Amino acid sequence: MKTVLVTGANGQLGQCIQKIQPQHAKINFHFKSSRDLDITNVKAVNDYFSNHDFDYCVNCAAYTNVELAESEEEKAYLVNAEAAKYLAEACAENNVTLIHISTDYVFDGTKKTPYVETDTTNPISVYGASKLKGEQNIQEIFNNYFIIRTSWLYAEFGKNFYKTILRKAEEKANLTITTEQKGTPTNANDLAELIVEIINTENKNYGIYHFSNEGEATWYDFTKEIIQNLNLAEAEKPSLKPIASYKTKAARPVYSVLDKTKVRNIIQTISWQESLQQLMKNHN
Ligand SMILES: NC(=O)C1=CN([C@@H]2O[C@H](COP(=O)(O)OP(=O)(O)OC[C@H]3O[C@@H](n4cnc5c(N)ncnc54)[C@H](OP(=O)(O)O)[C@@H]3O)[C@@H](O)[C@H]2O)C=CC1
Ligand SMILES: Cc1cn([C@H]2C[C@H](O)[C@@H](COP(=O)(O)OP(=O)(O)O[C@H]3O[C@@H](C)C(=O)[C@@H](O)[C@H]3O)O2)c(=O)[nH]c1=O
Repeated sequence: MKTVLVTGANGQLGQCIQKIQPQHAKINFHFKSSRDLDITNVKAVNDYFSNHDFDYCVNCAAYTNVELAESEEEKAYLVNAEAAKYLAEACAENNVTLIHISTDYVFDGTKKTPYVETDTTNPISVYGASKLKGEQNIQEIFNNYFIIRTSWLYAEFGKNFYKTILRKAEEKANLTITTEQKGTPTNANDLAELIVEIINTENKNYGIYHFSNEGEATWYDFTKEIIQNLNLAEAEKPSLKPIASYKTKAARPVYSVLDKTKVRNIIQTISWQESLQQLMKNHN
C-alpha cells in the first residue's frame, strides 16, 4: 500500500486522478483541495507532512491563469515557485517522492523541432517564468522528484480551452481562433495515468520528463477537431475562422511541441486526435 498526497486536488488534473482512484485500491490517496491544504502556508504544509506517512506527493496545485499572471506576478510566484519549494522541503525532510507538474511555457518557442528535457529554457510570460522557478527550487533541494512538463491540458473537468470551445459552440458563437502557436493538446486523463504508473511501478528514474499526447496542432486545428467531433448536425455547428493572432496580455511560445522519447520508457503515448475522440465519445 502506498500513501499519496495530492495537492490542488479539485483542479482539472486533480479531478482526473480522483476519477481513476477506484481502479487503484493499492494506493491510499489523500486528496487535498486548496481549502483543505493551502500550499503557500508553510506551517500547514509541514504540519500535514509530520502527521502523515506519505510515500509520494503529487503537486497538482498551481496558479494557472496565464493572462492574469501578467498583473499578479507575486501571487503566481508564491504558488508556482515558493510553495513548490515548501513542498520539496517537506518531501526531503520526510523521505517523500515529489511528482510535480510543469509546462511547455518554460520555453520561448524559437525551436522548430520538439523540445527535449535538456533544452535551454527561456520563458516569455510571468506564468512560464514562475513555473520555471518552481522547477529550479525543487532541483536545488533534493533529487527524489519527477518534474513532468506537459502542454495544453484539457479534460471534462475544470477550466480549459476545450471546455471554452464546447460552451461557445453551445452558444453558437462565431469562433475566431489563432494559428499563431503550435503545440500539442493533452488529455489530462492521460497525464493522470502516467502519474499513477510512476507510483505503481515505484519508478526511481527521477528527473525531468516531457509528456503530452502525440502530434502537433495550432489552437485552430484543435478547435476544428473539437467541432468535428461534436454530436451536432452540420447546420448546428458554430462557424470557425482561423486568425493570424489573437490579442492577449501574455506572450505564448509559437512552438512548444515536447519530445516524448524519455517518457515512452514509462508509458505509451497516443495521438492528440485519438485521445480527444475518446473523451468526446464519453462526454457528448
Ligand atoms: N492547464 C493547462 O493547460 C496546463 C497545466 N499545466 C500544469 O499542470 C498542473 C495542473 O494544472 P490544472 O489541473 O490544469 O490546473 P487547475 O487550475 O485546474 O488546478 C489548479 C488547482 O490548484 C489549486 N490551488 C491554487 N493555489 C493553491 C494553493 N495555494 N494551495 C493549494 N491549492 C492551490 C486551485 O484551487 P483554487 O481553484 O481553489 O484556487 C486548483 O484547484 C499545474 O502545475 C499546471 O501549471 C501544465 C501544462 C498545461
Ligand atoms: C478564447 C480564445 C483564445 N484564443 C487563443 C489565445 C491563445 O493564443 C490561445 C490559447 O488560449 P488560452 O488562453 O485558453 O490558453 P492558455 O491559457 O495559454 O493555455 C496554457 O495554459 C497553461 C496553464 C499552460 O501551461 C499551457 O500549456 C497552455 O495550456 O488561443 C483564440 O485565438 N480565440 C479564442 O476565442
